[in-house]
Amino acid sequence: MPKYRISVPATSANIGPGFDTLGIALSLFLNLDVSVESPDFDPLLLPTPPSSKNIQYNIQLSYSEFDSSIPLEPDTNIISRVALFVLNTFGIQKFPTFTKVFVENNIPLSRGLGSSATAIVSGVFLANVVCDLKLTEQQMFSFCLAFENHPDNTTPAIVGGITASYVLGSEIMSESSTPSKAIYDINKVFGVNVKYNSKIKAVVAVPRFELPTSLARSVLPKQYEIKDIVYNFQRIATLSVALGAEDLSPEIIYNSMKDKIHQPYRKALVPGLSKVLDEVCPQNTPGLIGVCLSGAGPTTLALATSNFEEIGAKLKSIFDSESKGTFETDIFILDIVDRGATAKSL
Ligand SMILES: Nc1ncnc2c1ncn2[C@@H]1O[C@H](COP(=O)(O)OP(=O)(O)O)[C@@H](O)[C@H]1O
Ligand SMILES: N[C@@H](CCOP(=O)(O)O)C(=O)O
Repeated sequence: MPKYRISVPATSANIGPGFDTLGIALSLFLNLDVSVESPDFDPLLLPTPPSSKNIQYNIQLSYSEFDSSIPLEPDTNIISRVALFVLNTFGIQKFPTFTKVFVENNIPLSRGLGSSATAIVSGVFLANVVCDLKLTEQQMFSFCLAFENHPDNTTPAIVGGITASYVLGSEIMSESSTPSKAIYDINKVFGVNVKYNSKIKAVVAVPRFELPTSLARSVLPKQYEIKDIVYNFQRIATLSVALGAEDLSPEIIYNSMKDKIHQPYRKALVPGLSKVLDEVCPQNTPGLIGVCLSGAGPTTLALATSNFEEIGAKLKSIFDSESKGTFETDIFILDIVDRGATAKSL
């Protein structure tokens, strides 16, 4: 019976100014254990009785931790929906008989660590391995875009490291676009790795409340003043080079992780974020090189080269006092992983 393990890293998108553009792969993983039974396998023998949809699509999903918000039916669960979409574009209507997927998710949902992107990427990898589609990296990027219309999480989740990506054909995309072969055919994503100094680690402060990305995008303006756009252009370009310097400049990185496109509008959604962005800097926090909102939040990302525990404690104490007891905050010290998603035969 063929068996595979698919592993996809969490990601932190934007890195401050690079809204919908820059992202980092981090050492927290979504894992899928996949097995494909022989064609004469009888799904009715499974310990959990399969639903009619399981039988229709030849797949059954289960999760290590029960999260009632995650649907398990193949046509609603994001992992299997993405995989079926990929298979359909190759004229394949269902999984090989009989596909079982066990999901172990270590990435907190709706916190700005790209959980939805990892789920989407894992779905693309699932289709690729079970039907041996031999997808190129570029096809994978673009399949993901049909489900999440910004590539800054999905590109680093696929290739690892720090990435910059752009979309060709984005003019037809909208927040409400439903995945379709037309969108996949027209929109293409291109991504490249940004060089980074291997001393850099991520200290993330993850508040224990969910902030759906759709909500955090809905508070953004439709139009911006040119001075704010130029402010971000200057920083994206500088940051993309500064992160790769052998001799890192905390001053340049800290200043080039500032942003005027999304963070100012999202501060109201994350108690404590304003104080962290205004007050935590390399001058008063040794080892820190920059700080920003992670993705759409509510997680905060600090980049640092030393004193990781101390930086985490400082972020936690600010969130603990600013939350006024309404939420706790967990600290994770994570590596930047230079390998993206993998699918291994077991
Ligand atoms: N492993 C998973 N399996 C199924 N669905 C998932 C998984 N991870 C995330 N999701 C879906 O993505 C949603 C979170 O997406 P989103 O609001 O964009 O937050 P995030 O910043 O974590 O990507 C979850 O509520 C869930 O519906
Ligand atoms: N560029 C997006 C990134 C969203 O990332 P997520 O991890 O919060 O889903 C945005 O800022 O909206």
